Amino acid sequence: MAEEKSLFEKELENLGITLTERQKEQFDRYYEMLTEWNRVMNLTGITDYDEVNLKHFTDSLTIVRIKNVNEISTLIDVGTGAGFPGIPIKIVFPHIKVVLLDSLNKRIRFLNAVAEELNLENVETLHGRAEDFARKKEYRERFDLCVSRAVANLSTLSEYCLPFVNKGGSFVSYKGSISDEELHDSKRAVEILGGKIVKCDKFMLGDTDNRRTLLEIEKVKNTPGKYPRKAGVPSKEPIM
Ligand SMILES: C[S@@+](CC[C@H](N)C(=O)[O-])C[C@H]1O[C@@H](n2cnc3c(N)ncnc32)[C@H](O)[C@@H]1O
Repeated sequence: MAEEKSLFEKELENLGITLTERQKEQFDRYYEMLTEWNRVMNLTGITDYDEVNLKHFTDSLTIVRIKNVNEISTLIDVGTGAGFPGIPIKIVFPHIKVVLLDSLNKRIRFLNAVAEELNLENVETLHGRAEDFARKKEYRERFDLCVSRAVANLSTLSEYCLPFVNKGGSFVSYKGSISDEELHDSKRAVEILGGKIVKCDKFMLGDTDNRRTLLEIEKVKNTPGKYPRKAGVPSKEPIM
């Protein structure tokens, strides 16, 4: 008799994703490691199994609603924390070369352990600030896709993220709800940095009243060399 599908598998099915046995094991092991490491460092406030599956794993994968991820070769996750959304995307789309960037070294140590334990190949972790890495030749305008969840307001985030993206690529910001004011305040920054807002997908996650928004900004021009400004400036003085 066929085994009954878990809640997680059903949610992913709604996104058109069917997990292999190996991927199911990888997600379960990732959950266990989050639980173990969370006892000694602050990785996530969400700890319940079904909640992690929905609010971290499924949420990370909602990008398939707006992007054909099969066409992506290189991805950077800016302010990845415990690996969201970068690691779930890597598990389901192993062909992508994924760079995980965070300014907190203990989170980078956790991510290195996860990549090793889950046998994830072509994962690079970077410890430091987006403003510094985006100025380095080997990372600047080198990615098909930049993703970021819960890191900063859209103006600041655009300055962190757009410099990493190839012309023709995209930056996707994962948010709860986004106010008209935040959208309005980011317009000038997005344009100056070479971007254009092309999609704003608002939806509810699962059967909850958990409002989510995916905002896609396409890179239509190269980012001027003076951006990003020095570390700390984009958050203190966002481009308005
Ligand atoms: C609220 S957490 C979100 C983590 C993860 N993206 C998630 O959704 O669970 C924000 C993360 O962004 C990192 N961060 C904030 N500013 C950054 C910057 N300028 N460069 C790199 N990482 C940054 C923090 O260290 C933190 O881990």
